[in-house]
Amino acid sequence: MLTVDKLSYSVGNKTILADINFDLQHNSLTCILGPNGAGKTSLLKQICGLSKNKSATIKFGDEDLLAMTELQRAALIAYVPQKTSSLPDFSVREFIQQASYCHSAKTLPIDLDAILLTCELKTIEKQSLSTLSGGEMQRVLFASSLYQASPLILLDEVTAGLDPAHHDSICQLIHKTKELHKLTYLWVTHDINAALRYADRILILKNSKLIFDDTPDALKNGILLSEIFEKEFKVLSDEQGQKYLI
Ligand SMILES: Nc1ncnc2c1ncn2[C@@H]1O[C@H](COP(=O)(O)OP(=O)(O)OP(=O)(O)O)[C@@H](O)[C@H]1O
Repeated sequence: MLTVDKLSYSVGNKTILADINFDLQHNSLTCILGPNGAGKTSLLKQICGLSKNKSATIKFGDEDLLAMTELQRAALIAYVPQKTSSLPDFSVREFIQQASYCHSAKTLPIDLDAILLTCELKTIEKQSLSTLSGGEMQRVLFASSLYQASPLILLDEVTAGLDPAHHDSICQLIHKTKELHKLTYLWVTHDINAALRYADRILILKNSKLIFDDTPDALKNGILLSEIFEKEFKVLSDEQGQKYLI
């Protein structure tokens, strides 16, 4: 579905991404892990065209993503950023509603009330964005990405700062919506256990390079992760045999 070919990106003489190559299968959940400053956010921004790069080839199917207009790209890719700059002071409902701008009203496949309910935002739908807590804002941004109804969703640390219950509910929502709406997710996270549990595939960036591209199973003994993150991981199992790294 998405092909990233020979993607390199530098600012001045600083290399931020070096010769990145991978593709994403339709209806898959791929997590991107890696130390701080590895280039994860920069990679998502490159894919959704937020920072320009004439040398890379990024294709959606057979189409060149970087040659598309923003509106055309938005119909294909939704992006939930790690940081939001100041947003206009809409209510939660008004803000999410605007995510559908890239579709004509007739083709809108998802009901807004259903999304508000699923993302536990119904009770605060009239509240203005400026009054939301950090975790509520995260859920609003995630809900917007669902309402945008684009087949590929890029998530940048969408569960960071959520309490344990909302963290689990967003992880499960990602998993559930992937199945239900046949979505494809590319999810940058520092939550290694969520990646091991939910991802079909894991990419690891370190020092601007893609150094790992495989299934979560290859990481579950913690050995490779210990090397990559320069920290010792211990492996625990719960009663169902689900493995966790601490
Ligand atoms: N426009 C820019 N100018 C200069 N340096 C930049 C620019 N954009 C990103 N960088 C640098 O590129 C590196 C990668 O940044 P990026 O935000 O992609 O990292 P990351 O892997 O997402 O990190 P984190 O896990 O901390 O969020 C960092 O060292 C950052 O300072």
